[in-house]
Amino acid sequence: MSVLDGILAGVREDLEERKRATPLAELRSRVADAQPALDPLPAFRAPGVSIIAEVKRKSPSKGALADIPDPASLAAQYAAGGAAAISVLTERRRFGGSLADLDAVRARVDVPVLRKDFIVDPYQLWEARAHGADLALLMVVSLDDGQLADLMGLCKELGLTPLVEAHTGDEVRRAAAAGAELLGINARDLTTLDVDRKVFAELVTAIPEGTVRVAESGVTGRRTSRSTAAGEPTWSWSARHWSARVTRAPPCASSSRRPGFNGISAGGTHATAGPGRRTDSGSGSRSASAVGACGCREPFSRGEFGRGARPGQSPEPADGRLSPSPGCLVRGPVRERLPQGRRAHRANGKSHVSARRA
Ligand SMILES: O=C(O)c1ccccc1NCC(=O)[C@H](O)[C@H](O)COP(=O)(O)O
Repeated sequence: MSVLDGILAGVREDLEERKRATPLAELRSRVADAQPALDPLPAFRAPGVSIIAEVKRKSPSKGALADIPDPASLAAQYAAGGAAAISVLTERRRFGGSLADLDAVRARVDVPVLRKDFIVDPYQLWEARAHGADLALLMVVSLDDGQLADLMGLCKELGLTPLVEAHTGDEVRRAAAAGAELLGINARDLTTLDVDRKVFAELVTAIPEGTVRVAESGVTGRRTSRSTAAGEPTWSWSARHWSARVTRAPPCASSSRRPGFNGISAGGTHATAGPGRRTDSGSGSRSASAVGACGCREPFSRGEFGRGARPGQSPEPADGRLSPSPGCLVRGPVRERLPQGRRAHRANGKSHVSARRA
């Protein structure tokens, strides 16, 4: 039995239990009363790179990542840091997640929220919507074409945006044939858990024009985000859009396990849609002091870095002075550690670093 088979077996068992506890009719009535789902695509399609930041306690590949006693607060930090969407792992056995995490995050942030789980049954999409998700992950590897079409149809009916995940050329073709508008390439082989970041570069050209592309797994910060994107030979940043789901940050120097950034870097302007929901533009000029996503008590400025960064327009000087400090790599799509005496600011839509005024 592969790792994925094992995960799916547990997911199906848990699902049967939840179905017994909460009949579909109840979910349907909750969905009827729910706020309409947010559309994440406008923000993902904005120029530059967008970040999907992830709430993930543990994983089969890496074991324990972070306790995350307050997922809503972590999600709020991600959002303040410029994440275009928040991914919440809801799988219980291997990832330590729950629908309660989804509820908590939904209640706190106004950016779109992704239910990250192993979705094999329409019931899970009803659950996702009933608990406030705007997106749901559909993994091609665990669905046949009929199931994929049915689940995508239900997503449409519910207003959910499916993030359709592929790992091979054949899966990319199946995802595209199913009409995926948001297509993820997972660099992790789910049968072995090995991550090969070249997979994104190899497969991204098979994704049809106009599709929003998501690089998943093994993206640990701005540097890997850029190099992942740079591996794609025909990349056009102005016309195409890339998102990179990142996992946790490496442990911070001052602590062992920390919640990290699962990211996709932020494109210029964030726009969310939906009646009664806030539209958030995060101009980059507003500053918010907060605990970084890695848990370091380092203030960061909203959107100073990572927003609108694209090849050829990098806020990072060529000499790499802004490269993250080794022990504390990722603080979200936000300012990374600056050298002493330097400050970051934005002007004319670009990030700059200059000497700090005395
Ligand atoms: O993260 C895992 O170990 C994993 C194992 C089996 C199925 C899925 C898994 N991860 C979930 C994902 O969707 C991501 O790609 C992930 O959260 C990012 O992972 P990484 O950057 O490698 O930590």
